[in-house]
Amino acid sequence: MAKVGVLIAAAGSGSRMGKGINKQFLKLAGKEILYHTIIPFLKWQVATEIIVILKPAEIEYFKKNLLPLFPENTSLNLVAGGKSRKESVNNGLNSFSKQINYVIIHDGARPLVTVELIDKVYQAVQVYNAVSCGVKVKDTIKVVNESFAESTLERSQLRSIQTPQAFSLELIKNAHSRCQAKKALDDASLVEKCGGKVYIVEGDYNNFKITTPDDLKPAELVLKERV
Ligand SMILES: Nc1ccn([C@@H]2O[C@H](COP(=O)(O)OP(=O)(O)OP(=O)(O)O)[C@@H](O)[C@H]2O)c(=O)n1
Ligand SMILES: C[C@](O)(CO)[C@H](O)COP(=O)(O)O
Repeated sequence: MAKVGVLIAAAGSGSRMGKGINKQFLKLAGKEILYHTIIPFLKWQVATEIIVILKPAEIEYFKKNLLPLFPENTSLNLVAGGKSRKESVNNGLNSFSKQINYVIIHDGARPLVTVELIDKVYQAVQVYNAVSCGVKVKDTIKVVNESFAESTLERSQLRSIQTPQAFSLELIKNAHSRCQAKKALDDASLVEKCGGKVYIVEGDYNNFKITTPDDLKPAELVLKERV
């Protein structure tokens, strides 16, 4: 039976949120964003290791304020992140035990992920080895240059990419070590750069990333609807 690990990247700084603290420690419906993000992975009950990547200075804060909120038998491995998302994820990948076959990587800033979406990505990775979820783009997307439209992209080919993304652990570790691009936005793009194929499953429009203050109210609404 395959063994799966979960890696939650939460060592960012939330500069676009502009609240002066790591956005994942802001509260939604009374609890920290990062708490909401972790809960569906615990409910899923398939992962044998869960790693949470944190800024070194926030590990104590997490232990004191978030850890007590989880069920008593919860086991989370807290690992220090790096300057970029890629560095943070790489630190986590190197912390899994040798038994892990597949890893699911998720942004700490996407608290609206569901058990169903996690499982969909996991089922697909066992077939395709590299999987991302993404949603169809609803707007018309143009390339703009100095405020003038340059071209219009073919919408049917576009997907707005989300996490969770899932990979065979060996494949993603290899992609991380071969591809040194510091600006890699997601892990799937590292696999693409190495010539690998990433299968895209249908994501969930509600699984948006908390990035700017505008995202807080809609996220709270979704959470409250789910209770
Ligand atoms: N050095 C970093 C940078 C980002 N992340 C994580 O990667 C996810 C996606 O990144 P993003 O939304 O860009 O988060 P921030 O980097 O925190 O935001 P910003 O770019 O606005 O500063 C977040 O969950 C963030 O915590 C991380 O673990 N380590
Ligand atoms: C990985 C990601 O969530 C895919 O949408 C995203 O690329 C990471 O965040 P950023 O806002 O692009 O830095």
